[in-house]
Amino acid sequence: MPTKCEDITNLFNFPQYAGKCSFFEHGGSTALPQGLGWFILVGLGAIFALVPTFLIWFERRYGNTSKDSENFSTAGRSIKAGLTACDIVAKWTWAATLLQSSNVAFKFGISGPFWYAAGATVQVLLFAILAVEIKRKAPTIHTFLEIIRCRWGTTAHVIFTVYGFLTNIIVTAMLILGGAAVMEALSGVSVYAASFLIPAGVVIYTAVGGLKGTVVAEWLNVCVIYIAMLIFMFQVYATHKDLGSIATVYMRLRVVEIRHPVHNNMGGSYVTMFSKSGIIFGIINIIGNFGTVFVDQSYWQGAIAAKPSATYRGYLLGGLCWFAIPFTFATTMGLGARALDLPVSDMEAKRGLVPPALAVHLMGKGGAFLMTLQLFMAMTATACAEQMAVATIVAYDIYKPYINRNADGRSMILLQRIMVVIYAIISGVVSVILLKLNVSLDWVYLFMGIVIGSAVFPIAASLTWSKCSSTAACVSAVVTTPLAIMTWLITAAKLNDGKLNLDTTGQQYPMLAGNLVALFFSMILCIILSYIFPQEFDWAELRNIPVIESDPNSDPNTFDGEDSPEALNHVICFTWATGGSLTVLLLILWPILALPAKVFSQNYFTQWAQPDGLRSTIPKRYYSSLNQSCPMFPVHVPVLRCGTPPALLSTGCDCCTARMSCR
Ligand SMILES: NC(N)=O
Repeated sequence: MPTKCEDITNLFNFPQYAGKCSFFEHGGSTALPQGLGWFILVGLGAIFALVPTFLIWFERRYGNTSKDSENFSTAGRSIKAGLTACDIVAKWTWAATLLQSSNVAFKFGISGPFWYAAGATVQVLLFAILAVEIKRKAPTIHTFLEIIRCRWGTTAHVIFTVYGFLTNIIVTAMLILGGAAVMEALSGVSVYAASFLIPAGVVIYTAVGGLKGTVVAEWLNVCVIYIAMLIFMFQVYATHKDLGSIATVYMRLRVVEIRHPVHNNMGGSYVTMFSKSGIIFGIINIIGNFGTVFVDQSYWQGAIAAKPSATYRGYLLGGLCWFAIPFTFATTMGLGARALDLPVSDMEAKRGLVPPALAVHLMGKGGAFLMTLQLFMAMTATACAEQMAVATIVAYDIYKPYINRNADGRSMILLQRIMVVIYAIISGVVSVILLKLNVSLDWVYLFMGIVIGSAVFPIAASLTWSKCSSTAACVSAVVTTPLAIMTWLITAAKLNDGKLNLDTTGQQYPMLAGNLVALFFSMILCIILSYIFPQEFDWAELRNIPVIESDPNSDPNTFDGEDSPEALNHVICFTWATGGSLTVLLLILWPILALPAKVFSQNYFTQWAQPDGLRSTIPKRYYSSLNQSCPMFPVHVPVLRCGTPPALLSTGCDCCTARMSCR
């Protein structure tokens, strides 16, 4: 194993990577000219801001849309299922969805994308239950905190408002941390400038259009995200000369595992679900994402904006559509980068630079541009939803109840617009602070559940469990957060001889311990305290939460037909059953059924990595040329004869295909 950078060679003899310890060398030339980086941030930001702004203007001018404050904060509670699903996909696709998922694929192999995708899909599927409950029990709300205030009073309201803001700031900071790092690596644009320009791009249409503005913009963002993902996927698995087929990716991964085995994976392999680190990441991921869905106003806002009958359809469909993004993208970019033995350093991977590295290798400047554009779309879609969420909380949970009880619709809209701008600035400042502290995307992603995980159960119970009391909700959240932080720090100190820094606190075991305590201790405490200090809440009280302006076209109390309360009473059982079954399928059945495959054969890997679209598109001749068997690899492995790993030579495979030439 080489110890000095100069001694490093690329396993597949790509000369450009000889002697390199990192892909994006500091001070080296960037894939894109800096001017293009600025154009993406400012120019594209402006173009993508103008399109939704125009559409909103058009709808107001020629449609029959009300301009009142209810419409601004709730999009008239009239969004249909397709757009609701699109809204979910857009705001749940963070920079981390592309970058962190690829990081765990690069580190842990195929289990990384699976645990990332499954571990962050189930929350959306289960949130469908709360989405229906909102319409059944509290159809007039604007924020989830209004339910808390109505049920549990001011103290609880203040406590959970703090958790709400913490969630918004953590999610926004992660967006900007990942996005700014990629912008800098690919174009040389300053991370600090990017930190302010990324949230600035969406301020215009969020402030002009309110919630409807964000929803209109999101379909555009989602289109670009999927198209870019498909282009990368076809490059890696179908067309590129260095990879270009599932079999080649598989073979190369099997070769790479000899030089870079995955610690704690079966056989050190990248193609197995027997991955201890993968499962630990999965548990942390599940807990953290319960926090960022259930405690984030923007997901409640999506449900509030939906027509009653669109809630469960939109969330179930949105969750399933979203699953495809991290699963496919990371299985493509993370494994692709590994399969080429790209010299991405550990720190670069933690900052989210695995996909940009592969994009540059595959398509040069074009790949860098496509990656930047895709990421920009992911960031802006979530940034506008977070800005709107914060603005709505400030207006409906601080200004109206505590500062001006008689606030009218005009002043509420004005305040929300001002808050959109202020929050864009605050999020830039927070990101700059985190960048100065050298905090990586990976660290924040694993850490998020420790801070907000304790609020998940009480918030979910606020709409599903009538006996959960204010004392239980407040005490369980407030006691558990410091306990989770202590557990995390003590575990890090114990495992590292008392040394506490970003490296030691970012390790898996301390993060796992803190996350587990945050979610489960708070849940157990909340249940016990609710039996000791019970409350019997009458759900009918939630129907008294007032609207500010009453619009006869979208009065939340007068929905009928499939949107009526009676129809929703039937739907709730279906939603529990579907959300629950899909959760069991994704988190238990699927991974268990993959275990007998141990280290995947090439055929198994092909089924795993190969969506139907790709299967039908890859020319048959690739299969026929690659599916001849060989003792260890059921395909021809040119690198065995011409290349390096001596261990593989003993397998007796000495065949070269024309597709993989020795350099
Ligand atoms: N939205 C997530 N967790 O990527």
